[in-house]
Amino acid sequence: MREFSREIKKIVIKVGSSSVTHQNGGVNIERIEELAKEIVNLENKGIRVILVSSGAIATGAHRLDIERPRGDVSAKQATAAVGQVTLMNTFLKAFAEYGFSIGQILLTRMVETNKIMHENAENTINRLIDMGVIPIVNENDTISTFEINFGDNDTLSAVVAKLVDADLLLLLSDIDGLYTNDPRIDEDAKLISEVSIIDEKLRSMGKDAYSKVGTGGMATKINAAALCMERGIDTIIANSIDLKNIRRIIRGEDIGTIFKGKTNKNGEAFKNIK
Ligand SMILES: Nc1ncnc2c1ncn2[C@@H]1O[C@H](COP(=O)(O)OP(=O)(O)O)[C@@H](O)[C@H]1O
Ligand SMILES: N[C@@H](CCC(=O)OP(=O)(O)O)C(=O)O
Repeated sequence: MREFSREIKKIVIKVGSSSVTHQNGGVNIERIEELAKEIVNLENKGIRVILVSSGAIATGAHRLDIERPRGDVSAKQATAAVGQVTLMNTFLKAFAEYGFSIGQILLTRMVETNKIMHENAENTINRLIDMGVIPIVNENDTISTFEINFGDNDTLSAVVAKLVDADLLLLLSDIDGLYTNDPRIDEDAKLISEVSIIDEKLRSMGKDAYSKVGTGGMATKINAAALCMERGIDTIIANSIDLKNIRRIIRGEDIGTIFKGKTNKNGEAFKNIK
Protein backbone atom coordinates (compact mmCIF):
# COMPACT_ATOMS: atom_id res chain seq x y z
CA MET A 1 0.00 0.00 0.00
CA ARG A 2 1.09 3.52 -0.71
CA GLU A 3 1.80 6.16 1.88
CA PHE A 4 0.91 9.73 0.99
CA SER A 5 2.93 12.72 2.16
CA ARG A 6 -0.18 14.24 3.70
CA GLU A 7 -3.50 12.97 4.96
CA ILE A 8 -5.90 13.29 2.02
CA LYS A 9 -8.58 15.83 2.90
CA LYS A 10 -8.59 18.00 -0.21
CA ILE A 11 -7.72 16.90 -3.72
CA VAL A 12 -7.49 18.47 -7.16
CA ILE A 13 -8.51 16.11 -9.94
CA LYS A 14 -7.56 17.07 -13.49
CA VAL A 15 -9.16 15.36 -16.45
CA GLY A 16 -7.69 15.84 -19.91
CA SER A 17 -9.58 16.35 -23.15
CA SER A 18 -9.02 12.69 -24.01
CA SER A 19 -10.82 11.69 -20.78
CA VAL A 20 -13.99 13.76 -21.19
CA THR A 21 -14.41 13.59 -24.97
CA HIS A 22 -14.48 10.87 -27.58
CA GLN A 23 -11.80 10.72 -30.29
CA ASN A 24 -14.05 12.83 -32.56
CA GLY A 25 -14.36 15.53 -29.86
CA GLY A 26 -17.94 14.72 -28.87
CA VAL A 27 -18.49 14.98 -25.12
CA ASN A 28 -18.17 11.59 -23.39
CA ILE A 29 -21.36 11.69 -21.32
CA GLU A 30 -20.86 8.26 -19.78
CA ARG A 31 -17.37 9.17 -18.55
CA ILE A 32 -18.55 12.49 -17.10
CA GLU A 33 -21.42 10.75 -15.29
CA GLU A 34 -19.01 8.22 -13.78
CA LEU A 35 -16.63 11.00 -12.80
CA ALA A 36 -19.42 12.88 -11.02
CA LYS A 37 -20.34 9.69 -9.13
CA GLU A 38 -16.76 9.15 -7.93
CA ILE A 39 -16.35 12.78 -6.90
CA VAL A 40 -19.64 12.82 -5.00
CA ASN A 41 -18.56 9.64 -3.24
CA LEU A 42 -15.37 11.38 -2.07
CA GLU A 43 -17.34 14.45 -0.99
CA ASN A 44 -19.70 12.22 1.03
CA LYS A 45 -16.65 10.76 2.76
CA GLY A 46 -15.55 14.26 3.72
CA ILE A 47 -12.84 14.70 1.05
CA ARG A 48 -13.15 18.03 -0.74
CA VAL A 49 -12.63 17.91 -4.51
CA ILE A 50 -11.72 20.63 -6.99
CA LEU A 51 -12.07 19.47 -10.59
CA VAL A 52 -9.96 20.84 -13.44
CA SER A 53 -11.42 19.83 -16.78
CA SER A 54 -10.05 20.35 -20.27
CA GLY A 55 -12.05 19.54 -23.37
CA ALA A 56 -13.58 22.89 -24.30
CA ILE A 57 -11.82 23.14 -27.67
CA ALA A 58 -12.46 19.52 -28.63
CA THR A 59 -16.12 19.76 -27.58
CA GLY A 60 -16.60 23.11 -29.34
CA ALA A 61 -15.17 21.81 -32.60
CA HIS A 62 -17.49 18.82 -32.47
CA ARG A 63 -20.46 21.04 -31.70
CA LEU A 64 -19.62 23.39 -34.60
CA ASP A 65 -18.82 20.44 -36.86
CA ILE A 66 -15.38 21.81 -37.74
CA GLU A 67 -11.87 20.37 -37.55
CA ARG A 68 -10.21 21.04 -34.21
CA PRO A 69 -8.25 24.27 -34.79
CA ARG A 70 -4.49 23.82 -34.42
CA GLY A 71 -2.40 26.92 -35.23
CA ASP A 72 -5.10 29.62 -35.35
CA VAL A 73 -5.28 31.01 -31.79
CA SER A 74 -8.47 33.07 -32.13
CA ALA A 75 -10.22 30.08 -33.75
CA LYS A 76 -9.18 28.00 -30.72
CA GLN A 77 -10.47 30.70 -28.37
CA ALA A 78 -13.83 30.97 -30.13
CA THR A 79 -14.16 27.19 -30.32
CA ALA A 80 -13.36 26.89 -26.59
CA ALA A 81 -16.04 29.48 -25.78
CA VAL A 82 -18.63 27.28 -27.50
CA GLY A 83 -17.36 24.00 -26.07
CA GLN A 84 -17.08 25.28 -22.51
CA VAL A 85 -20.87 25.72 -22.41
CA THR A 86 -21.57 22.18 -23.61
CA LEU A 87 -19.00 20.80 -21.18
CA MET A 88 -20.44 22.62 -18.17
CA ASN A 89 -23.97 21.70 -19.17
CA THR A 90 -22.97 18.04 -19.08
CA PHE A 91 -21.26 18.43 -15.68
CA LEU A 92 -24.27 20.35 -14.34
CA LYS A 93 -26.63 17.49 -15.20
CA ALA A 94 -24.24 14.81 -13.96
CA PHE A 95 -23.73 16.40 -10.53
CA ALA A 96 -27.42 17.37 -10.20
CA GLU A 97 -28.21 13.64 -10.28
CA TYR A 98 -26.66 13.49 -6.78
CA GLY A 99 -27.99 16.85 -5.61
CA PHE A 100 -24.64 18.66 -5.98
CA SER A 101 -24.09 22.11 -7.50
CA ILE A 102 -21.09 23.13 -9.56
CA GLY A 103 -19.30 26.47 -9.93
CA GLN A 104 -17.40 27.46 -13.06
CA ILE A 105 -13.93 28.92 -12.49
CA LEU A 106 -12.02 30.21 -15.50
CA LEU A 107 -8.42 31.05 -14.59
CA THR A 108 -5.18 32.02 -16.21
CA ARG A 109 -1.75 31.18 -14.91
CA MET A 110 -1.39 34.84 -13.91
CA VAL A 111 -3.16 33.96 -10.65
CA GLU A 112 0.19 32.65 -9.55
CA THR A 113 2.10 35.88 -9.98
CA ASN A 114 -0.58 38.55 -9.52
CA LYS A 115 -1.27 38.95 -5.80
CA ILE A 116 -4.79 40.39 -6.19
CA MET A 117 -5.85 37.75 -8.71
CA HIS A 118 -4.37 35.06 -6.46
CA GLU A 119 -6.33 36.29 -3.48
CA ASN A 120 -9.59 36.58 -5.43
CA ALA A 121 -9.27 33.10 -6.94
CA GLU A 122 -8.35 31.61 -3.57
CA ASN A 123 -11.30 33.30 -1.86
CA THR A 124 -13.81 32.25 -4.53
CA ILE A 125 -12.70 28.61 -4.65
CA ASN A 126 -12.55 28.33 -0.87
CA ARG A 127 -16.00 29.87 -0.54
CA LEU A 128 -17.41 27.37 -3.07
CA ILE A 129 -15.84 24.53 -1.09
CA ASP A 130 -17.37 25.91 2.13
CA MET A 131 -20.75 26.00 0.39
CA GLY A 132 -20.41 22.34 -0.63
CA VAL A 133 -20.23 23.29 -4.30
CA ILE A 134 -17.85 21.49 -6.69
CA PRO A 135 -15.52 24.05 -8.34
CA ILE A 136 -14.83 23.11 -11.97
CA VAL A 137 -11.81 24.91 -13.37
CA ASN A 138 -10.59 25.45 -16.91
CA GLU A 139 -8.22 27.99 -18.34
CA ASN A 140 -9.80 31.23 -19.52
CA ASP A 141 -9.02 30.68 -23.17
CA THR A 142 -10.55 34.04 -24.21
CA ILE A 143 -7.96 36.14 -22.42
CA SER A 144 -5.11 33.69 -22.09
CA THR A 145 -3.08 32.59 -25.04
CA PHE A 146 -0.20 31.00 -23.18
CA GLU A 147 -2.01 27.86 -22.12
CA ILE A 148 -3.96 27.58 -25.35
CA ASN A 149 -0.71 27.52 -27.32
CA PHE A 150 0.91 24.92 -25.13
CA GLY A 151 -2.28 23.00 -24.25
CA ASP A 152 -1.22 23.07 -20.70
CA ASN A 153 -4.08 22.55 -18.28
CA ASP A 154 -1.68 20.25 -16.45
CA THR A 155 0.36 23.18 -15.16
CA LEU A 156 -2.82 25.11 -14.40
CA SER A 157 -4.02 22.21 -12.24
CA ALA A 158 -0.75 22.36 -10.28
CA VAL A 159 -1.25 26.10 -9.83
CA VAL A 160 -4.75 25.36 -8.48
CA ALA A 161 -3.42 22.61 -6.18
CA LYS A 162 -0.97 25.11 -4.71
CA LEU A 163 -3.61 27.83 -4.52
CA VAL A 164 -6.00 25.71 -2.44
CA ASP A 165 -3.17 23.93 -0.60
CA ALA A 166 -4.44 20.55 -1.77
CA ASP A 167 -3.15 17.29 -0.29
CA LEU A 168 -3.00 15.54 -3.66
CA LEU A 169 -3.07 16.38 -7.36
CA LEU A 170 -4.56 13.59 -9.45
CA LEU A 171 -3.92 13.87 -13.18
CA LEU A 172 -6.27 11.53 -15.03
CA SER A 173 -5.35 10.80 -18.60
CA ASP A 174 -5.69 8.22 -21.37
CA ILE A 175 -2.66 6.27 -20.19
CA ASP A 176 -1.74 4.28 -17.04
CA GLY A 177 0.95 6.70 -15.86
CA LEU A 178 4.44 7.80 -16.76
CA TYR A 179 6.37 5.23 -18.78
CA THR A 180 10.07 5.22 -19.58
CA ASN A 181 8.98 6.28 -23.09
CA ASP A 182 5.64 6.83 -24.86
CA PRO A 183 4.26 3.25 -24.96
CA ARG A 184 2.28 4.16 -28.08
CA ILE A 185 5.55 4.35 -30.00
CA ASP A 186 7.79 2.11 -27.87
CA GLU A 187 6.44 -1.31 -26.90
CA ASP A 188 9.34 -1.89 -24.49
CA ALA A 189 8.43 1.15 -22.38
CA LYS A 190 7.90 0.35 -18.69
CA LEU A 191 5.47 1.97 -16.25
CA ILE A 192 7.18 3.92 -13.47
CA SER A 193 5.45 3.45 -10.12
CA GLU A 194 7.13 6.15 -8.02
CA VAL A 195 9.21 9.25 -8.68
CA SER A 196 11.00 11.13 -5.93
CA ILE A 197 13.35 13.29 -8.01
CA ILE A 198 12.64 15.01 -11.32
CA ASP A 199 15.89 15.32 -13.26
CA GLU A 200 16.77 15.75 -16.93
CA LYS A 201 16.71 11.99 -17.54
CA LEU A 202 13.16 11.75 -16.24
CA ARG A 203 12.06 14.83 -18.15
CA SER A 204 13.42 13.36 -21.38
CA MET A 205 11.02 10.40 -20.98
CA GLY A 206 7.95 12.66 -21.14
CA LYS A 207 7.03 13.14 -24.77
CA ASP A 208 4.26 15.07 -26.48
CA ALA A 209 0.68 13.79 -26.83
CA TYR A 210 0.06 11.08 -29.38
CA SER A 211 -3.74 11.40 -29.44
CA LYS A 212 -5.74 13.75 -31.65
CA VAL A 213 -7.50 15.51 -28.79
CA GLY A 214 -4.84 15.70 -26.07
CA THR A 215 -2.12 18.34 -26.00
CA GLY A 216 1.00 18.70 -23.91
CA GLY A 217 1.47 14.96 -23.37
CA MET A 218 3.61 13.77 -20.46
CA ALA A 219 6.01 16.71 -20.59
CA THR A 220 3.43 19.09 -19.11
CA LYS A 221 2.35 16.49 -16.52
CA ILE A 222 5.93 16.20 -15.29
CA ASN A 223 6.06 20.01 -15.05
CA ALA A 224 2.89 19.99 -12.99
CA ALA A 225 4.27 17.31 -10.68
CA ALA A 226 7.49 19.30 -10.22
CA LEU A 227 5.52 22.38 -9.11
CA CYS A 228 3.55 20.34 -6.57
CA MET A 229 6.58 18.45 -5.28
CA GLU A 230 8.19 21.72 -4.20
CA ARG A 231 5.19 22.36 -1.97
CA GLY A 232 5.07 18.88 -0.49
CA ILE A 233 2.00 17.94 -2.54
CA ASP A 234 1.99 14.42 -4.04
CA THR A 235 0.94 14.09 -7.68
CA ILE A 236 -0.44 10.92 -9.24
CA ILE A 237 -0.86 10.28 -12.96
CA ALA A 238 -3.39 7.53 -13.66
CA ASN A 239 -5.76 6.26 -16.31
CA SER A 240 -9.29 7.65 -16.51
CA ILE A 241 -10.51 4.64 -18.50
CA ASP A 242 -11.65 3.09 -15.19
CA LEU A 243 -12.75 5.88 -12.89
CA LYS A 244 -12.97 3.48 -9.93
CA ASN A 245 -9.21 4.12 -10.00
CA ILE A 246 -10.03 7.27 -8.04
CA ARG A 247 -11.36 5.37 -4.98
CA ARG A 248 -8.59 2.76 -5.31
CA ILE A 249 -5.92 5.46 -5.34
CA ILE A 250 -7.40 7.18 -2.30
CA ARG A 251 -7.42 3.77 -0.54
CA GLY A 252 -3.66 3.67 -1.17
CA GLU A 253 -3.55 1.11 -3.99
CA ASP A 254 -0.42 1.22 -6.13
CA ILE A 255 -2.01 2.59 -9.30
CA GLY A 256 -0.35 4.87 -11.86
CA THR A 257 2.73 6.94 -11.11
CA ILE A 258 3.16 8.85 -7.87
CA PHE A 259 5.49 11.84 -7.65
CA LYS A 260 6.24 12.21 -3.97
CA GLY A 261 6.04 15.67 -2.48
CA LYS A 262 9.22 16.89 -0.84
CA THR A 263 9.45 16.57 2.93
CA ASN A 264 11.53 18.43 5.50
CA LYS A 265 14.35 16.85 7.50
CA ASN A 266 11.81 15.41 9.97
CA GLY A 267 10.05 13.65 7.11
CA GLU A 268 7.04 16.00 7.36
CA ALA A 269 5.42 17.26 4.16
CA PHE A 270 5.87 20.97 3.48
CA LYS A 271 2.54 22.63 4.14
CA ASN A 272 1.20 26.16 4.08
CA ILE A 273 4.32 27.55 2.47
CA LYS A 274 3.52 30.19 -0.13
N1 LIG B 1 6.73 8.69 -21.21
C1 LIG B 1 5.41 8.65 -21.48
N2 LIG B 1 4.59 7.85 -20.77
C2 LIG B 1 3.26 7.82 -21.00
N3 LIG B 1 2.64 8.55 -21.99
C3 LIG B 1 3.40 9.37 -22.74
C4 LIG B 1 4.83 9.46 -22.52
N4 LIG B 1 5.33 10.39 -23.39
C5 LIG B 1 4.29 10.84 -24.11
N5 LIG B 1 3.12 10.24 -23.74
C6 LIG B 1 1.82 10.54 -24.35
O1 LIG B 1 1.09 11.40 -23.49
C7 LIG B 1 -0.30 11.15 -23.69
C8 LIG B 1 -1.11 11.77 -22.56
O2 LIG B 1 -1.07 13.17 -22.69
P1 LIG B 1 -2.32 14.02 -23.31
O3 LIG B 1 -2.76 13.38 -24.60
O4 LIG B 1 -1.92 15.45 -23.32
O5 LIG B 1 -3.40 13.70 -22.23
P2 LIG B 1 -4.52 14.57 -21.56
O6 LIG B 1 -5.50 14.94 -22.65
O7 LIG B 1 -5.07 13.60 -20.57
O8 LIG B 1 -3.86 15.77 -20.92
C9 LIG B 1 -0.34 9.63 -23.78
O9 LIG B 1 -1.49 9.15 -24.41
C10 LIG B 1 0.93 9.30 -24.57
O10 LIG B 1 0.68 9.21 -25.95
N1 LIG C 1 -8.60 25.03 -22.22
C1 LIG C 1 -8.30 24.00 -23.18
C2 LIG C 1 -7.23 23.10 -22.58
C3 LIG C 1 -6.52 22.24 -23.55
C4 LIG C 1 -5.65 21.26 -22.80
O1 LIG C 1 -4.82 21.59 -21.94
O2 LIG C 1 -5.90 19.99 -23.04
P1 LIG C 1 -5.36 18.68 -22.27
O3 LIG C 1 -3.93 18.45 -22.71
O4 LIG C 1 -6.27 17.63 -22.73
O5 LIG C 1 -5.47 18.90 -20.79
C5 LIG C 1 -9.60 23.20 -23.43
O6 LIG C 1 -10.41 23.09 -22.52
O7 LIG C 1 -9.76 22.71 -24.54
